[in-house]
Amino acid sequence: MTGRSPRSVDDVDWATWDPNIRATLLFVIRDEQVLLIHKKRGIGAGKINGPGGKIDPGETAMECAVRETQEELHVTATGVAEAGRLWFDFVDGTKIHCIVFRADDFDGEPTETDEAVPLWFTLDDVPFERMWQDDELWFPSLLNRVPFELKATFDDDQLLDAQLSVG
Ligand SMILES: COc1nc(N)nc2c1ncn2[C@H]1C[C@H](O)[C@@H](COP(=O)(O)OP(=O)(O)OP(=O)(O)O)O1
Repeated sequence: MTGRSPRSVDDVDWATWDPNIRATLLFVIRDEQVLLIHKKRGIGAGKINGPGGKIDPGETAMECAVRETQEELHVTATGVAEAGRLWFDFVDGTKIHCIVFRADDFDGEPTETDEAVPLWFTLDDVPFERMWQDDELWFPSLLNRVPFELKATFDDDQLLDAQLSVG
């Protein structure tokens, strides 16, 4: 059938897939806890996620992740390293490529801003039921420092299908 919205990951032509949003996420993991945010606005408002956002022109993904964390929480992440990559294909045509970073520490005091409320969770109590549905699939790899790539299809905030590659 022509004109059908993609539903499964295999329905998407990833060879020609071109994201219209390039974004980042950053997770500070320290002392068996992870620093998350309650997102107040933008894509995923109302959910719990890591700080992050869209990459500005001329900016590297890591620079974006650090800047967004400064803007959203008023802290500067340190010991930052890439952890994985996410490809999100939405049925409405939104295509988000997201690079995920892990940080070992930060300078400053996590502070509520117009964009986010800082929240700490222990690693065995991450609130996946309040997060994007893909997160539970790749979070173990993030915690275990195993590189990961995930391709997923979404209808609005409903996960339709996902494929995870690790290692
Ligand atoms: C679809 O599944 C998603 N899962 C996860 N974990 N995170 C996602 C998903 N889709 C988007 N995101 C993240 C990636 C980015 O961190 C944000 C989107 O960026 P945002 O809209 O917050 O960008 P800003 O530059 O901060 O916003 P403005 O354009 O308002 O300045 O969501």
